[in-house]
Amino acid sequence: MANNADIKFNVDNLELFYGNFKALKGIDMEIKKNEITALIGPSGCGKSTFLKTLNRMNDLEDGVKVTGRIHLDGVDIYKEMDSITLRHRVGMVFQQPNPFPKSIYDNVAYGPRIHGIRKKSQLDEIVERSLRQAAIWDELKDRLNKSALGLSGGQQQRLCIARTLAVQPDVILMDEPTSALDPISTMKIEDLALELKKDYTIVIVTHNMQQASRISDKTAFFLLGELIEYGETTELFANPKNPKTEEYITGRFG
Ligand SMILES: Nc1ncnc2c1ncn2[C@@H]1O[C@H](COP(=O)(O)OP(=O)(O)OP(=O)(O)O)[C@@H](O)[C@H]1O
Repeated sequence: MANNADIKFNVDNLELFYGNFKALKGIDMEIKKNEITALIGPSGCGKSTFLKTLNRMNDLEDGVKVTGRIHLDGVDIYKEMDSITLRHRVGMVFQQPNPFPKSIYDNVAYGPRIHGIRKKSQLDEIVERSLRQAAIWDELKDRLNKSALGLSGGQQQRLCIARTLAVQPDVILMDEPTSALDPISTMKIEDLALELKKDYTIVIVTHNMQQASRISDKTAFFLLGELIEYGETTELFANPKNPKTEEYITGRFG
């Protein structure tokens, strides 16, 4: 089942507990390669919790228990893969851009250096490639040694995407990556996501339903820890099968 070549993640009866509280309930989901999958739903329904299970970020929290299975390219990420390998393959971009208080260059070179790359020419190449892929090379190429903290919020977010790309992951998880950004920066990140899906698999949490319909191939609607509906984005927005999905996407709650 989990070995289908088009499937990146196969999620099978996933449940997550924070102490006694069950935040995810029996989630089954296949996430396809080279697609953008959007996770939508009202505040507190478990979108971020689900996203974080895909690279085991929740493992870092006390009192978290996960049951069920998640396969990445057919390998069980909770049983058969160490978390360092997993997080190398599954990168994450957060809601608030979080560059390190270092130079632009050192932000992008950070991951590769941790993975043992020391040669200046090789690091230069990675920094340029990653910034180009994040569509920010032209803006930043003349100030690589300046602090990343001097960039605008939108530039910082694209820098954080470049930092994620520098270690050549397969998957990029994005947790509301544009909610702190202005409309123009938001559009740049959306265009970038559409470009990146040619080479990567993207899973994005968004509160913005226009954003989900503009960029995603598939949409998953969560409510109170359950996956209520999951399918082609165009279909889910045009013909929601579950009345709760319809209520949510037409703005009647959430
Ligand atoms: N570390 C934690 N400890 C205990 N409960 C938590 C923790 N993190 C999240 N929760 C709870 O789990 C549920 C799901 O939270 P989660 O952040 O995944 O929702 P969300 O859909 O991403 O919300 P939002 O859209 O507001 O970010 C909520 O009830 C939340 O209060």
